[in-house]
Amino acid sequence: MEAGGVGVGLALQTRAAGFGTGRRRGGLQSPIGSLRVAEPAGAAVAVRARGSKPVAPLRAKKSSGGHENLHNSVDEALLLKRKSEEVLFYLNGRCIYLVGMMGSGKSTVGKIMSEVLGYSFFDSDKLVEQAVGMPSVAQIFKVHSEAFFRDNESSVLRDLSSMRRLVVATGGGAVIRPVNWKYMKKGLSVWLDVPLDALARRIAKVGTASRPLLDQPSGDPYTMAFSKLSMLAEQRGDAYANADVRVSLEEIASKQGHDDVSKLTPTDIAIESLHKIESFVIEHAADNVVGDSQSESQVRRIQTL
Ligand SMILES: Nc1ncnc2c1ncn2[C@@H]1O[C@H](COP(=O)(O)OP(=O)(O)O)[C@@H](O)[C@H]1O
Ligand SMILES: O=C(O)C1=C[C@@H](OP(=O)(O)O)[C@@H](O)[C@H](O)C1
Ligand SMILES: [Mg+2]
Repeated sequence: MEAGGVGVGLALQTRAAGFGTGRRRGGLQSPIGSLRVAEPAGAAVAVRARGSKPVAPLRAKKSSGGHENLHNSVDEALLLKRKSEEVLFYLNGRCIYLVGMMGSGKSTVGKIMSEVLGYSFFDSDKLVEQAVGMPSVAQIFKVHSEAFFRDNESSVLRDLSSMRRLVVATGGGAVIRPVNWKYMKKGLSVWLDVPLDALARRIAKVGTASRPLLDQPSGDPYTMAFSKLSMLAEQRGDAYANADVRVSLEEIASKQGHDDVSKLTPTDIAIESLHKIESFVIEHAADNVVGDSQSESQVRRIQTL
């Protein structure tokens, strides 16, 4: 347990239960209480677990007509599927951790990646809520404190770090504790790097009620979100850059000829993430042989930053 943590108590029956290795219909039963995890979709991107929320729909790049949109969506789905098959080979069961600022799309993109890879999906915020027995992160901050939330977040990440074949959407602040990197370095970490103005637009659209660090009683939602996010980004400095892979939405947009990252779909971002993961794993293939000692040396490097 982390110092001051309450002990999340995720039952680590993973290996004994064969968790994360089988493909049962109707979704895998998580070892964590009654949490249902997304069913691996295998061939179809649009397929989703029973009872789960749909992932963001596949949208066409440049909408010009019904048939073209459909073709673009199919192309995107096929590209995503093909890329995921290639990446699976190299991943060899390693987990993927998505990091990034609030609103960067970790939960949205993470679900798509997990479905197409046939991995299970976990959102660390949801696991903390479940462990603490409260319905929202906002309430945990209010009734307890941010420190209490952070202790539980670390406990959740520690427990997940012994599992395989997971995509984990972390909370935006998980990167600030070096110990969390020790856990995340057991798998591959992906930083979704999204410009602050795009983050603020997304947050202003959905509201700040679920994100206590951005919640403001008054003021223009976009301006307030932008100013808070800028402050947090400054405080967090280079913490996100510890990730193995950086997925820059500005770079994807520029490659696709868009002048604005808001044109990028979650699927575009999932495809680019898989592409970057593949390049990283191929480039570090020799390191993987050393496995844990490699992770430890990376963590030591982070701790000395
Ligand atoms: N590529 C995207 N384009 C537009 N909106 C997006 C995109 N990705 C995510 N969103 C929206 O932004 C909001 C934040 O996304 P979410 O996945 O919850 O981010 P995070 O988990 O990083 O905080 C959600 O309302 C989501 O629907
Ligand atoms: O950046 C942060 O410190 C936080 C991000 C949130 O998760 P998302 O990044 O999924 O919004 C959640 O963990 C909490 O509100 C704190
Ligand atoms: Mg999230």
